[in-house]
Amino acid sequence: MDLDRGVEQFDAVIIETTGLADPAPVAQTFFVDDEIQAMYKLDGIITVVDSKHVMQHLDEKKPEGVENEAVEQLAFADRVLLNKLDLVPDLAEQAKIEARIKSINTTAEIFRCQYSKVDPKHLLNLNAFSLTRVLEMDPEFLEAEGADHQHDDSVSSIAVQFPGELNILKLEEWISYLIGDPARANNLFRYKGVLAVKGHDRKFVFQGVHMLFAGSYSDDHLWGPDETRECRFVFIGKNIDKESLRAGFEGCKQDEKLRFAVGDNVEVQTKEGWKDAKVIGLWEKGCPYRLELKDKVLIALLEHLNISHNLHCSKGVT
Ligand SMILES: Nc1nc2c(ncn2[C@@H]2O[C@H](COP(=O)(O)OP(=O)(O)OP(=O)(O)O)[C@@H](O)[C@H]2O)c(=O)[nH]1
Repeated sequence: MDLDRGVEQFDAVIIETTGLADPAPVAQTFFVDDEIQAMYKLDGIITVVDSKHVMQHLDEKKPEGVENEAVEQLAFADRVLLNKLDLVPDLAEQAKIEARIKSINTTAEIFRCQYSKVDPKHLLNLNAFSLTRVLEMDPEFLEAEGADHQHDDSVSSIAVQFPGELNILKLEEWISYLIGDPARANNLFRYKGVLAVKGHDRKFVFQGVHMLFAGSYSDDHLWGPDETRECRFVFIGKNIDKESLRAGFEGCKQDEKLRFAVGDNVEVQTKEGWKDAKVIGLWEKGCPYRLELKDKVLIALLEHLNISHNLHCSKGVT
């Protein structure tokens, strides 16, 4: 893709896709194409809605295996321009359209307009794909859960929040399961989360498009001493099993006590087999145990250890 061909200086590139485009491959190009990544960052996806005809398009039944592109374009959006409102003067009808859009995508901000007249500051420099921006996820979208979700759209979103912390190892396992199967990942359009990780001061932020996932501890956002530690995520996708997503996310919570305490003697599975070790620290940098091997080699942090399978009680230790 040679977006800047023949142009010497520019601030940004705005790509207008055709009305029938699936936005996912366009967005994914910015994650996977090295050349594109070196020069560009994806700022945001804006979907312009023709208020007069949108309901009809959203209701269109497609043949088996064919996506409803109007639904997908809304599902991927960071901003929605609810345009041509002069053609839908009835306020109740406008509210119905807006509720329908929210039922597909709880996070995208909606701007009501005519002739797409919206202050460009709401459309540019969104940084919607930056992890820092994900951190600023508007808590209001969580309240949208109570909004009208009655319509039987196969594309919808779910936002979940719980107070407390999660175990990053459990989260990694769960996310790998979710995006590991291409068929399942294909139905996950976009997802974002901000998390309090047990044993870590920094906020953990993640986001993804289908199978492409990025997550890291924020360099400049720490949980404040008086801030309530909490975890939130939003998923937008097709035929998403909301209850299993909720249960999967909540299953990453870390509230139960660890099996072993500092000072306990344990056996740890290493490449060379089971070795005697001693627990010398708990919950450092998100990892449950710091162990000292009996031969004095320190296993720094058990980042990649499955704590339920790779750690045993030593003989004689309860
Ligand atoms: N009444 C009304 N007409 C509008 C509004 N916005 C755009 N239009 C008209 O709708 C028609 C299509 O507008 P475009 O902006 O070209 O829409 P588009 O979907 O990008 O069309 P393509 O050229 O196919 O890409 C034009 O005649 C516009 O003047 C609006 O808010 N109200």
